[in-house]
Amino acid sequence: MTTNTKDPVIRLCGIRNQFGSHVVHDGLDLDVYRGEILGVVGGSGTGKSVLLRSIAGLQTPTAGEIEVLGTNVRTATEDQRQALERRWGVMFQDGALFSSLNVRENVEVPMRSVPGLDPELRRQMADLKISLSGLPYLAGDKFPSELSGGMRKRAGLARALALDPEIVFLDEPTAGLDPIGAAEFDTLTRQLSDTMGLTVFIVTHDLDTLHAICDRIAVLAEKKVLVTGTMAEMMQVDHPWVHEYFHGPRARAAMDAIPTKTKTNPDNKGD
Ligand SMILES: Nc1ncnc2c1ncn2[C@@H]1O[C@H](COP(=O)(O)OP(=O)(O)OP(=O)(O)O)[C@@H](O)[C@H]1O
Repeated sequence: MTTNTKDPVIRLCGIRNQFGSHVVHDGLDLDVYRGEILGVVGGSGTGKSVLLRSIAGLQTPTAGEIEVLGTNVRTATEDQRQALERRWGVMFQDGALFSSLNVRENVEVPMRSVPGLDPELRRQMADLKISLSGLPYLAGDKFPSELSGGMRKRAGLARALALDPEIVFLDEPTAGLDPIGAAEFDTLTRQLSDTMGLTVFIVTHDLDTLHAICDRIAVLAEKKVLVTGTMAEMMQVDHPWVHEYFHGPRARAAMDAIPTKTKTNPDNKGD
């Protein structure tokens, strides 16, 4: 691994997450590098969402250190945390939009934390993010209940991009989408990463997404990140769950459908 050429934007060290007597993570370590798309996979209940929530500051681990963009999340002051939170965006599975606000107003919500931002400029910036996310211009006036599931996800993405983040967290972005919609969302994610230099942390079960756009994959098992690497490296891992996941019938179908990643710059990526 050529660590000297990589810039870790997220560093997890010795993370423990525990609910009552239920230990979800224990001694979990992971680095995420600037500009990469990292796919996080693991069996149901292995703590993928808990991990995402821990990094994004939505829950506090029982133990361990989390450093994001050079700031230790545990020891950061409130001001430092707020500044940090403006540098990442989160897209939840169902978009997690406010139902009483239209799409544009939803996208404007994170922008309201920026002091002195002119309301007209805020509106224009929201429209730009809506368009970047592949929604038609008029979608800004629609309410979440008027949108399809795929459009809600794009609206959630637009909101995650509201503050021009350096990192976006996507929780199951293609779940519930038809195969064409899922492939379109994958392509959009890749394009955003390539053009904006975004680091993307994706929790997913979608093998097509892993094949199509992920530079690296992290497998959660046995309460930690069991292994990280490229798809090619995953194929070589000798662990029962990992082998079954990457060699099972669904994996073979995904491999046949998408022989190569749709990325534009394969240099300096992967372990
Ligand atoms: N707030 C909470 N209180 C108690 N237990 C929790 C809480 N949040 C998560 N858990 C438990 O932590 C474990 C991991 O949950 P998590 O949602 O992260 O799994 P996951 O890997 O994302 O699963 P899936 O693939 O099914 O979405 C589960 O057993 C869950 O019940």
